[in-house]
This record gives sequence, structure tokens and C-alpha cells, in this order.
Amino acid sequence: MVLLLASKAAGLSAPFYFKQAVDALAAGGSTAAALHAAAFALLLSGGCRVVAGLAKELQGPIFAPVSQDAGRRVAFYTFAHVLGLGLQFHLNRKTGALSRMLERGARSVAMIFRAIVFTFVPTALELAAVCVILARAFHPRVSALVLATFACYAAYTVALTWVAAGIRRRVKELDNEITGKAVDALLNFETVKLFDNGTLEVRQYDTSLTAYQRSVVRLDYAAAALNAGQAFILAAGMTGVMLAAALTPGVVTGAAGAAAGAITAGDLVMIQGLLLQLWAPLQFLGWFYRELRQSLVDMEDLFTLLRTPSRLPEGGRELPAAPLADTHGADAAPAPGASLNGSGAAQQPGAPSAPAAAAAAAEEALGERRCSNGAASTSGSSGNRSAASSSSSAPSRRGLRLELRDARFGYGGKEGRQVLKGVSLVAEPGESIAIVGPSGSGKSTMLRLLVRLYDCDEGQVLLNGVDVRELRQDSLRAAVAVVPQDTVLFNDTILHNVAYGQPGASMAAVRAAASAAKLDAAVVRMPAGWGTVVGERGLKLSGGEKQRVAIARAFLRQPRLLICDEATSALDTATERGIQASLRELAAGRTAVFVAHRLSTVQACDRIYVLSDGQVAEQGTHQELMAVRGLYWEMWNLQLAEQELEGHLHTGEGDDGAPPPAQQQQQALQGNQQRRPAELAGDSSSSSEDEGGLPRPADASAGLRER
Ligand SMILES: Nc1ncnc2c1ncn2[C@@H]1O[C@H](COP(=O)(O)OP(=O)(O)OP(=O)(O)O)[C@@H](O)[C@H]1O
Repeated sequence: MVLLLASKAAGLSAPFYFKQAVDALAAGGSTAAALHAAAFALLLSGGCRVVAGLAKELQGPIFAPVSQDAGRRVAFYTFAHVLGLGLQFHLNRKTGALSRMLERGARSVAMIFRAIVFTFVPTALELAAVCVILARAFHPRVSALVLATFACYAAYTVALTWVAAGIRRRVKELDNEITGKAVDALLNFETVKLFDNGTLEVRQYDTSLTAYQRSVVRLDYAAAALNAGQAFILAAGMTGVMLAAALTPGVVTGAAGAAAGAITAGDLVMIQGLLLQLWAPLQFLGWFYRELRQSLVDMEDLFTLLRTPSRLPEGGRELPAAPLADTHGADAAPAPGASLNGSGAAQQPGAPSAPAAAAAAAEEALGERRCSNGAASTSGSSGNRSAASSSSSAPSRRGLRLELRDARFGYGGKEGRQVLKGVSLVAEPGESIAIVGPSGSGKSTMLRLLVRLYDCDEGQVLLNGVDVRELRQDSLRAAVAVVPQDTVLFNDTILHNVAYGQPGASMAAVRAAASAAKLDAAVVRMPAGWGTVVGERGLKLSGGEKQRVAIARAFLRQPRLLICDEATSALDTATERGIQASLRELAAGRTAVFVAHRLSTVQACDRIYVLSDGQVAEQGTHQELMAVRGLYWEMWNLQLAEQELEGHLHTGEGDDGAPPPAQQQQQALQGNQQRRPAELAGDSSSSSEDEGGLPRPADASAGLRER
């Protein structure tokens, strides 16, 4: 502010001294005294200009950190806000357009700061000072003319800028569209190539480019009209003010030799000097105003973005170390094995009682086979409840209790189509549960509720007895690791991508996690080892390697809740086996939820929930569900038939002398029933890698997949 005032004061003084020099020469001719007076005045005038210039230039570096900091803060808060917005927002957005919006928004803020501090405030100060000077030296009418010129200039600038802003908005939309299209095509490069749609993409790109080009030309026309009009107004204003000053009657300037009612040559020079000084920033004022308008247009999107509320308000509670006592209360979700489906209705109406009894008998025979009960959903015995509570009485140190209570959800809110229509399920600490069901039944949606990417419309998701909405999101996320179906990696080194599971982890921890996920061998083979860059979205890695990176991240995270969303569905049998073994190792002792299409991969889970049309249609162990002969049984047989068909097509029946798949599956089921509890709990020390353990491809799966 001191520099600003110094700059303006010195700048306004310069024309005064200049006027004195001119008057001295005009009055004294070439006498020595006149020349000395003129030289002295000129030196003072020059000194003032030097001070004004220096003070002005110093403002820039002093203010730069402030304006840059403002831009940085806006970028920081906006980016943090965007990352905090829900999944639905990110599913709807266009990546390229959003990144441009962030970039331009932050730049606009720095621009607006500079415009206010360097142009609007100094010009307003200077205008006021010039008006006062002219009113006192000549007549208020002269000042009024300056103000009128200024008002015309401002009005014209605002009007033309308003028109230009509309065009600019269109230019910006098209710019976003172009970037969005290019980014989309580049991200989907493989698809574009495979479908040979390069020409189509380029044509679409060019259509947008042409529209952009037309709008930019219109913007140039508007800018030219603005500049020409502004120049005319300023020239006319200057002439008017000079004439008014010259013709103002009764003005006595005190200049020696000047007749009453006239002004001296020095006065005219001073007026022109003052006006030129005032008009100079006005040229920039117009430019700045245009920039300001454009910046405001750019910022509109940013403000809209910042106003977009997060649909997932932050909770304040820490995730408890152990399940809270009241989670087993009377209103809790049906305990594992209770005879209710998700909607609270009796399960499998009309299901034969014999299979249920058989299932119960099988359960009895299996004894302590599982770490919790897993009675058939049709059994409904109270004994199963006690089994559940006995399992939870010795919870895993690392696991947590997961519960969905009558969860209802639709992507369009309560009014939209309901995807989940009252789902209830429980996983006790240390248990592994599976969610299976037809495509579109809501399995992935349910997982999203578990990790709070969405909130239920009704009902609750509870972790250790606390509603996830009450939990601090960092506390919730720290406890969870997700191994997704499609692992997308950062375009960075493999080391960075694995360490992302636990930022700040030591190299030794990263190596250990990679080794546990059987990724180490792949890393050794890579050209630059841990420093190998994996390409955009990890395109340089195979599907299996990407999955292993995801599993290594999960190992590094040491989660209490492991979630696998069809983590191995896209892999070949050998890779799938290896990855299943890694997952089994990771899941041991933790609470784990597996979503799978291939039933063979989850048959050893403690409990399997069968989702159908957004509801739990069946629940129980693999054997129990098979005994019920319901939806699960149908799905199993369908997959078996498909595998048999594939087997026939590929190898011909019995080529390898192996028993037919149905027989293999039967053998596998029998083998599975006789397996010891430790094996089924994933104790790798007591079983080979492909035997026993949690979501393992049991022998039956070998029957299903390997012929
Ligand atoms: N972001 C979304 N917005 C709107 N609808 C969605 C969204 N995601 C999923 N859906 C819809 O919700 C329903 C359930 O989808 P979901 O992905 O949960 O099914 P799924 O059982 O996991 O299917 P799949 O086995 O094929 O992966 C589907 O009809 C799907 O079209």
C-alpha cells in the first residue's frame, strides 16, 4: 500500500514540475535564470517519474507471493473438495474437462487478485486525485468532463465485455469438449484401435475444433470492437477536457504573463500529462475488466464445483477395536443361519424340509468345521444363534464385525429404482462370507455401501456395531482393503503403486507384501525392477500382475476387513489359482467379503449369501445351499454344465482319462465335507496351497475348470 501511494503521488507530481519548466521557459525566454529554473523543474519531474516507476515495479514482486498463494489455496481446496465428493459425482464427470476447470479456476483467482490490487484500486485513487487537482486548478466542470469520459468508457467496456463473455463461455465449453474428447479417445486407445474407429474419433474431434475456431474468431471481432470504441472514447474525452480547460472563463493560473481568463502553455501540458497518466491504466482497465469477466466465467464452474455438497458427511467416531456389546441386540440383523431372507420373509417358500434336515445333519457331522456356524438358511434353529455367538466370543484380533441391517438403496435416491431392497447380512470377526447372485442383482452396489462410497437410503451398515455414517472416513478406510476386479494403476513405478497401499511404508515392508502376493518374481523380470514405470492405468502389466499389485497393496495395508470384488474372474486357471492362494493367505484371521461369479471360488466360505433382485434369496454354506436346491443350486449346475460344454469343445470327453466334471465335482464336495477345520480356516501350514483355506478353488473347482 505504501508503494502504491508513493507511486501515485510521484506520478501525479511529475506533470506539475513539467508545467513549471514549460512556464519558466515561456515566461523567461532563454535567460540564465529561466534556464536554471526550467532545468531544476525538469530534473524534479524526471526524479518523480523514476520514483513512480520503481515503486510500481516493486509492487509486483512483493505482491506475487500473495496472489500465487491465493491461487494455490483455491487449487488445493478445490482439489481436496473434488476428491471428497462421492462416487456418483465422479462417475458423471469428464476427466479432461474437470482438470481444465481446476487449472483455469486457480489461475483466475490469481488474476482477479492482481487486477484488483494493481489496476482497480490504483486507478480509482488516481481518478479521484486528478479530479480534485483539475477542479482546484481550473473548474469543477473540467473534472466533470473527466468523470463523464470515464463513465462512458466504463459503460462501453461493460456492455461489450458482457457480449464477449457469452462468446467466451461458448469457447470454454468447446475447449472443454475438445479436451474431454481427446482424453477419452487417448484413454480408450486400445478400444479405438481394435474397432478401427480412429477416423471416427478424429472426425468428432474436428467437428468440435471447427466450432471452437468459429467461436474464437467471433471473440476476436468482439475484442476489436471493444478496443476501437475505447480508443475513440478516450481520444474524444481528452479533447473535450482540454477544450473545457482552455475555454473556461475566469480561470487564473498564476502563470506570469498570462492574461486573466486564459491558461498558460504549461497548464495545457500539465492537463495532458495528467490525463495521459490516467488514461494509460484505463487501457489496461479495459483489458483487466475483460480478463476479470473471463476469469469470473472460468470461476463459475469452480464455484459450482465448490458448492457441490458431499453426499457423505463426515462422522466423528473412531472404529472400535472390538465389536460393541449391543451389536447382538434383539433388533440386530438375523444371525448367521437364522431363517430369514433379506426382506424378513421366510426363506425359500416351499423348500423341502428333507434337504434342510440333511443340511442340519451334515452340519452336525462337520462339527466345528467352521469358525462360526453356517447353518442352512432354512433351518432357523435357535441353536444356530448360539453357535453364532460362540463364534463371536473368540473374535479374530485382526477382523471386525460387519453387519448390514435391512439396507435399502437406489442410485436415484428413494424415488428412483431400488437396487437393494432390504438386505441383511452378518460377518463375524475372522469370518469369510461370499456374495453371489445373477448379474445386476446388486452385489457390487452392496460392497460400495460397505466401504461407504454411498450411504443407504434406509437401514444401516455397521462395523463393530457402529453405523459407518458415524465413523470418521479415515478410520473406516484404514481398516479396509479392496481388491477390485479391474485394478487401475498410476502411471508411475511399480514401487510407487505397491507402496500406495500404505504410504510411507518401508522398502522391506513393500518387498514383504510383494512376496506375499507372489509379485516379487514378476518385479525381478521387469526391465527396471522396482523402478519400472507401469504405463497409464498400468497398461504395461498383465491382468494377473495388476491383480497381484492390488493384493500386495492389501497385504501392506493389513486390513481388518478385506473386500474382493470378483478379483479373479478375468484370469486364467493357473493365474487364478495362484491369486486365490494369495487371497486366502491374506484373508486368514480377518473378516473377508468375496463377490464372485464363479461359485467354485467361494464354496469354502463360512457363509454364502445369494442375492437376487436386490434381496438375500438364500444364505448358508455351500453344502447347505446345495441341499436346499434353490437358486444357488441352479447357478451351480448351470456353471457346471457350461464347464462341461467347454470341456467337450476343447478336449473331447474323457480324453485325458479324468472323470467327467460332474463326477469330479461330486468327489470334490465329498472331500470338502471331510476337510478339517484348520484347512477350511485357511491354515496353510496344515494344507497345501490348493487345498483348504478360504475362497479356495476347491477340488470341485478343479473339476469345474480343469479338464
Ligand atoms: N452408478 C450407477 N448409477 C446408476 N445405476 C447403477 C450404477 N451402478 C450400478 N447401477 C445399476 O445397479 C444395478 C446393480 O448393479 P451392480 O453393479 O451392483 O450389480 P452386480 O450384481 O454387481 O452385477 P455384476 O455381477 O454384473 O457385476 C444394475 O442394474 C446397474 O445398472
